[in-house]
Amino acid sequence: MYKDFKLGLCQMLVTMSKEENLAKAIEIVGKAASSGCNIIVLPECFNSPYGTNYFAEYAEDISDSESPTLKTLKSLSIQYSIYLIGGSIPEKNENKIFNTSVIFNPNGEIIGIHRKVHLYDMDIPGGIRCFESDVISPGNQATIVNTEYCKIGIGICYDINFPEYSWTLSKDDTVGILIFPGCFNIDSGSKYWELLMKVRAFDNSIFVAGCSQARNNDASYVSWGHSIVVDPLGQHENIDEKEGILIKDIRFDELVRWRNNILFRKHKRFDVYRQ
Ligand SMILES: NC(=O)CCC(=O)C(=O)O
Repeated sequence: MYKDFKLGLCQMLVTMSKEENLAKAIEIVGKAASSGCNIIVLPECFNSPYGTNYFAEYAEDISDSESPTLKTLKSLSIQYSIYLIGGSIPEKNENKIFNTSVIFNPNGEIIGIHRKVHLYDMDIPGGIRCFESDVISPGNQATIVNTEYCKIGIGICYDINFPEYSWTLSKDDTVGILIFPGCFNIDSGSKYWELLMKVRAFDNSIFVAGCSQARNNDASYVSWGHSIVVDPLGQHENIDEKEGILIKDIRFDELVRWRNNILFRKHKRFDVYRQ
């Protein structure tokens, strides 16, 4: 049901230049692949600065065979024979914009498209103010992709805040890991990025990975960084805020042992819980 693999989380620095961002993605994915990673992840909004005033300008139509970002992702997945979780990009679709992750298999075929379900609308006095829903439309589906290693549940950033979403992905026993391309800001990130990743892993007895943008202090929205992988027991490894790659061997024997002994998943009482 599961096959071990090497995961690479590419915490790349995103700038105002789409060309530079695509060149950086090529460089960093190449490095992760050279280190033997089988599944490689980019961060949320890896081709565009994160912010509602940028999404329309940087958006691409993912059904357009000339889309520069999709062409780049496709050729990387073929060149290195990897599964590539293409972070997310602003996606233009008719008159709407979505925050969308496109996932490729080693043959360069698209195996999943996830549109961020929960939009980040936040107004904290003296803190962050961001209303994704001013520009972005929400996706309406939980996304699971099939790989030769395991099934993977996909969410984008703020999707991690909702336990029901992670459970929806995890309740299929063949899903071995949840992967969240992200871009928490320094305020929310310092408070609960690690906590959310750990609790989702522990609650669902599953691996969880969060791949962040590197911190860019020149950006209007400053990313927390600290890309992270958590095992089903809640033990984690992460990197700091700078550009870099978190490489982690995902070994499923521990997940299987934990699920056989600790039966949270089987003890749920949906007859008691209320919607
Ligand atoms: N890009 C996002 O979805 C930000 C999520 C975030 O910072 C949070 O607090 O959640």
